[in-house]
Amino acid sequence: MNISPEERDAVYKTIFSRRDVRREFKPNPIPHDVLDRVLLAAHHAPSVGFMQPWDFILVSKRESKTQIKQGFLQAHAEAAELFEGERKEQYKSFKLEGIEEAPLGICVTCDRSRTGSIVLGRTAKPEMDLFSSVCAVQNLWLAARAENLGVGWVSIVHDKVIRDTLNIPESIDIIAYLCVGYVEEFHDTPDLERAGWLPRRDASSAIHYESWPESSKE
Ligand SMILES: Cc1cc2c(cc1C)N(C[C@H](O)[C@H](O)[C@H](O)COP(=O)(O)O)c1[nH]c(=O)[nH]c(=O)c1N2
Repeated sequence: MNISPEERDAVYKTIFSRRDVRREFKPNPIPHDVLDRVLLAAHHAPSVGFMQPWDFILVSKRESKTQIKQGFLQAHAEAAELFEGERKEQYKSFKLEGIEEAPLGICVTCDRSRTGSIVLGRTAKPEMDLFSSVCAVQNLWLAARAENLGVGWVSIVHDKVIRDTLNIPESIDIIAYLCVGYVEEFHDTPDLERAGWLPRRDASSAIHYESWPESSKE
């Protein structure tokens, strides 16, 4: 099956216009068929040894969101102390989550023992299963964008808060907590870029030929 030029353009449009969304969530619920498509796309991510280690916990209860938001506030306050001076003030001014505003939270997990202890492709690099669940996150994020749904990844929460709130056993790794919903707008550039936190690197500075560049070895 070949991808037509129009289909190719739609994929690139989706990739380049995907954003991490923390504000401007609309309360409209996500229709079941839309959510099903997004989750099916996530489930079709690549995975080491085809182990498909992910699960998706859908969170719509207000009490759960409130608990996770409390966890964010605590971790956010701790994080602010790690920055200094102007950087600290800038960090504190950012909106870094939409936990309560987004109609849906999705917790993506990784069951590292899903298909037994020896997994094809994980033998030399044990973290490959975690990376597989991250591939599912990326599929979800892009499929959501194609459905005009915003997604915001919130990692400023200790695992224990999410584990306790969603009853996730210790044997399961927590990969991501995502805030999902329709949004007022998708900005052209990342929030952190617009705020002057960091610029986007030139793609050419990340691409090297044949070996690690001499100049940045240290
Ligand atoms: C693993 C991981 C974890 C987080 C993020 C991303 C990823 C990949 N990002 C979003 C991040 O800030 C954002 O992706 C970049 O700033 C680039 O912006 P766009 O995603 O292109 O809009 C993110 N954003 C935020 O507001 N709070 C958060 O806790 C996190 N955590």
